[in-house]
Amino acid sequence: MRKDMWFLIVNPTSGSFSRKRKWTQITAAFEANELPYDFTFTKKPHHEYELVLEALDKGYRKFVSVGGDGTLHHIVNGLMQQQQVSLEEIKLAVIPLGTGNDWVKTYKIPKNIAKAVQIIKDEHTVFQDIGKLTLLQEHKTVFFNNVAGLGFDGYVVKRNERLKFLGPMSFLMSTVLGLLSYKSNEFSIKSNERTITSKSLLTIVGICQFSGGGMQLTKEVNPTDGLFDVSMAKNFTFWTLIRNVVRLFNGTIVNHSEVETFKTDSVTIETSQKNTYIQADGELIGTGGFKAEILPKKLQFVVSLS
Ligand SMILES: Nc1ncnc2c1ncn2[C@@H]1O[C@H](COP(=O)(O)OP(=O)(O)OP(=O)(O)O)[C@@H](O)[C@H]1O
Repeated sequence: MRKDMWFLIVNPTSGSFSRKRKWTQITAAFEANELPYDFTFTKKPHHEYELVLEALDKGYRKFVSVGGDGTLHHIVNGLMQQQQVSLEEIKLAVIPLGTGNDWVKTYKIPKNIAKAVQIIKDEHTVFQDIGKLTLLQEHKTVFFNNVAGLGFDGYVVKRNERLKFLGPMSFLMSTVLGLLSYKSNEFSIKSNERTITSKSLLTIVGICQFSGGGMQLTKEVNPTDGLFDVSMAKNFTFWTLIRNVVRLFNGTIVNHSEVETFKTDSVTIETSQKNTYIQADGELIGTGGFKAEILPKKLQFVVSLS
């Protein structure tokens, strides 16, 4: 029965996928654990989305994202945009083979393939919140499962396209180098809890804890509390950032006097520059501003028990 089989959507271009060796390890781990599976390889960017729809149509309900945060993001979007199958019937697991692999860090899903497959076998799940972004300029809807942001955040994702060959450290390189050329602009942030108008470097809206290759830029994330953790960085200069690099990774940056944080279930963010980049889960999704709304406990992910 296809509904009991794991359907692997594999991105052979994601960061740490060296085709033959990793694929052999994955199939060996599924077979050793007697887990029934089927699979398909993506053939082009964003192909995950179509593959999800086809697989649902064929009767698959249990998915494994084999790749990085981008692969997972597009699978989530395929699942969220469709209406033919109730989300309660669907499970989504991850074997992290990307560059940053930020979403898995919140749930301590290891890069070790045998251990990641063991988590799939244990099949412990949580219904996690999902973010719904409505892009104000392009009038399109995009879902996200980790962190979305605009301003310098999106600019770093754009710059990082050329530096990904450096691996996880590429995000830090892109951040530091990007600050030399990036110009902050005026942001307007509106939610029930707060209205802020200020010159800002970036604003991020988080469901989970990590982004940018292990940075912790949100305050007290809880992926199932029905709330976003919003962080707005105001006037960060190149030298302030250099002095605070460690704090980006240990999470204490949110206590910096130039960072404002709050929780909300809905927020609209606009900027004075129409070409401000927007990123969701490390994927560039458009420019301008967005409205973000939380969809509480929407999608069932297979996660580690620890
Ligand atoms: N066959 C393919 N050829 C080219 N691009 C692909 C293919 N399959 C998927 N993609 C795209 O590759 C992009 C990057 O994938 P992914 O994010 O998984 O890897 P990564 O960037 O190395 O990892 P991370 O986001 O964790 O840093 C996604 O936008 C995805 O849609």
